[in-house]
Amino acid sequence: MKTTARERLARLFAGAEPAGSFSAQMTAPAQVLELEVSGAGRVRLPVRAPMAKKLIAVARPAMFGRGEKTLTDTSVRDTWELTPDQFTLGGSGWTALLDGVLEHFRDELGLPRRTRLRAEPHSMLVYGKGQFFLPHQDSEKHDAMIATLVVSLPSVHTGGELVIDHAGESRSYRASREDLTLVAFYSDCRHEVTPVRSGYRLTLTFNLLADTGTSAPDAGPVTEMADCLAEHFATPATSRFGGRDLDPPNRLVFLLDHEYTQRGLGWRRLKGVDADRAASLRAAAERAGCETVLALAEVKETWDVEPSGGYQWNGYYDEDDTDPDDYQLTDLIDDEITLGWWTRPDSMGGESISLHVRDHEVCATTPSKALEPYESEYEGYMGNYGNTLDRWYRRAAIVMWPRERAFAARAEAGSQWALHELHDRIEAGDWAGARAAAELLAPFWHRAAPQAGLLDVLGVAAGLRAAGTATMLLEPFRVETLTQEHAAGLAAAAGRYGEKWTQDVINGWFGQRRQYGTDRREWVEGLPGLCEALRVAGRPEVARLLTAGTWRWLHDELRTWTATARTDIRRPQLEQLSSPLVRLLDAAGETQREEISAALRGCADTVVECLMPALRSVASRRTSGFDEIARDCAQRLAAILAQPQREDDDWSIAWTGCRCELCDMLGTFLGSRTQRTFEWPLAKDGRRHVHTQIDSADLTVRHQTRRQGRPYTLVLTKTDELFTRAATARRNAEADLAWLTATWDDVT
Ligand SMILES: O=C(O)CCC(=O)C(=O)O
Ligand SMILES: [Fe+2]
Repeated sequence: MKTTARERLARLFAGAEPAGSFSAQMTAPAQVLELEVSGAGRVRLPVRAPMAKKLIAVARPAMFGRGEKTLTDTSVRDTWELTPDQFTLGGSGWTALLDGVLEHFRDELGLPRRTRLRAEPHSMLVYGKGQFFLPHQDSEKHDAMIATLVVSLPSVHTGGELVIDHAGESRSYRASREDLTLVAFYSDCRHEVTPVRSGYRLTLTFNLLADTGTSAPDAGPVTEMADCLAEHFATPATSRFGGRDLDPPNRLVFLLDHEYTQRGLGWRRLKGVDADRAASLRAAAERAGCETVLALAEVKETWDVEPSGGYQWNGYYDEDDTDPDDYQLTDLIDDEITLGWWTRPDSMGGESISLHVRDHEVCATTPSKALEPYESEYEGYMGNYGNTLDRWYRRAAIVMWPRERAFAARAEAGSQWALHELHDRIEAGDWAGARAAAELLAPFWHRAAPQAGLLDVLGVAAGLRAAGTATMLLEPFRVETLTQEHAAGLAAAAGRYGEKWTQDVINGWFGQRRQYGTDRREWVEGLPGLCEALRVAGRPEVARLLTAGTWRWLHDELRTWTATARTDIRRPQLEQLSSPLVRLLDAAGETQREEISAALRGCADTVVECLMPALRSVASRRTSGFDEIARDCAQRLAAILAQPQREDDDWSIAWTGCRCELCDMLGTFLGSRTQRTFEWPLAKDGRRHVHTQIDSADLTVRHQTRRQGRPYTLVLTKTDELFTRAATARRNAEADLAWLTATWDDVT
């Protein structure tokens, strides 16, 4: 197979550059440092035990950050800490030494020569016997922070090694007894301090900040890279599994080697090899007419694996025993790359996006498998594949696209920026241009839109003056996204395109339903505010469309749940619909309220289980729209209570099933006033049907199978619950009616 342009591009970097290191060490004579600690005085080097104890006396237990929080937890970090305000670093030699040290580390870490490093004191640490710091990554406390510098003071101790990991490589540093030992490492490296076994270990830690300055790449390879880019964007892609050619790719995603936080991702803060590669790629992109941004990617790889010791087939693998490290990766089965964030083209900050990147758009000099995954999961035997291992990585990337395809490339990721561009064109009166650009979104908009946010989309849709394109832009949303802040935009769009258009869009939004109703119920809570805002914006008809759509949904729900026989399922569902009903009536206009009341009168009696909680919640404010509902409830309850009470010897249960022979038989038994048990020899299928019927109707009948003879016998027994249920229902109805009569005037 011919090597693709992106493969050639990735190889151009391999081995071609001065490989910077992720950590580096140097020593310096101790005399240059004059260290003064308030409360402990001048610290003489090497540090001896009495001084270490004095320092501990003025220190506090060290904290460590986890996410947003700062915690003390001696199971993670056990050391004494002094803050920078407690010590001063001086001496004529120190400043000069530090300058040299920083240049040395800049070169060793492979940063461009133009970068200027600065060291900001972070803390002084004292580790006594048994103290340590578990593996962790330093948080980048400062926007320009790129690395950490640890200066170990000379002292006699054993243990307390500084161990630094990066991309599967681990380095261990020990402090000298006489000299200062300086170690610098990139912020994305995990590192730890192993427990001190004897003596004291003392360090000064510094944040290393990179001051700006861009590096100029060598001219040579840039031309070649630019050629690769031009070819990549002009050549139809082929998918990994062969098959027909696809369109030329819309982007190229070049994966970087170091890790970056969202805050730390910037052209001027790239680390080691990344900095050089980025400089070259940007120059090449410029030449090839491409735009470049930095992005954060989530990579998931699925590998076919073999146990490290070769196969020892014992019929199965015990999954609990498997350690992902005990496997050798053989074949890459699948990889998925998703971009979640990227910088803006003007480098002013960035934005959240969501973009699935296809494999023919990805290029990397260092494959992910050479890096440390942040999570691994052994999947065990997977059908066609052998045993598989999933691995997840977080990587940064440079993303490039031809300048003329920038709009679509950004919009596909759900970029706000793309919408702003449309917005700007509309503002400038370039409707034709805006429309043509918006049409480019059609193929992927249903995927990208939710990321873009309804607010901006509404603005653009209203401004386009093209009803069809506006519909396409708004279609992917769901009504649950709509809040009061959208009222003005929606009103504007409705004003521009008319009621029929608005009705189609809104009905579409109601149709886009999730499986469960919870988010719609929550959404209805905000409906009165939204409708009010629409009326204020001069669009009462849009408010009406929303309340009408809500009622269609609610009425459907009521029909479903009121017809559910099982009380334990029906009652909570109907109760949960009471609040949406109240809010809907609050939001609706007079006529609509009357229509809703009328429709409620047509619901089955169980609707009372929704209406009563609704009435209770509005009792204190006595909203006029509810009188009619209160009257209806009172009538239903009175009718229920007017029915004669079940007599003590009346065991009849009114029921009709599916009208099959078995159901008829069951119905006859149930309907009998006197017959309490029924022994029914019945084969398996028949028994199952009867079990199901009894359970789904929640009948007060015990049903057991006596496993004797052929066929077995189904034993049905009516239970006392028949009477307790009737009594409870009556008591509830009485209580509800009493409350209604006391609270609402003229309900009866
Ligand atoms: O004491 C050291 O060597 C390192 C301390 C450290 O990792 C930290 O403070 O984050
Ligand atoms: Fe650290």
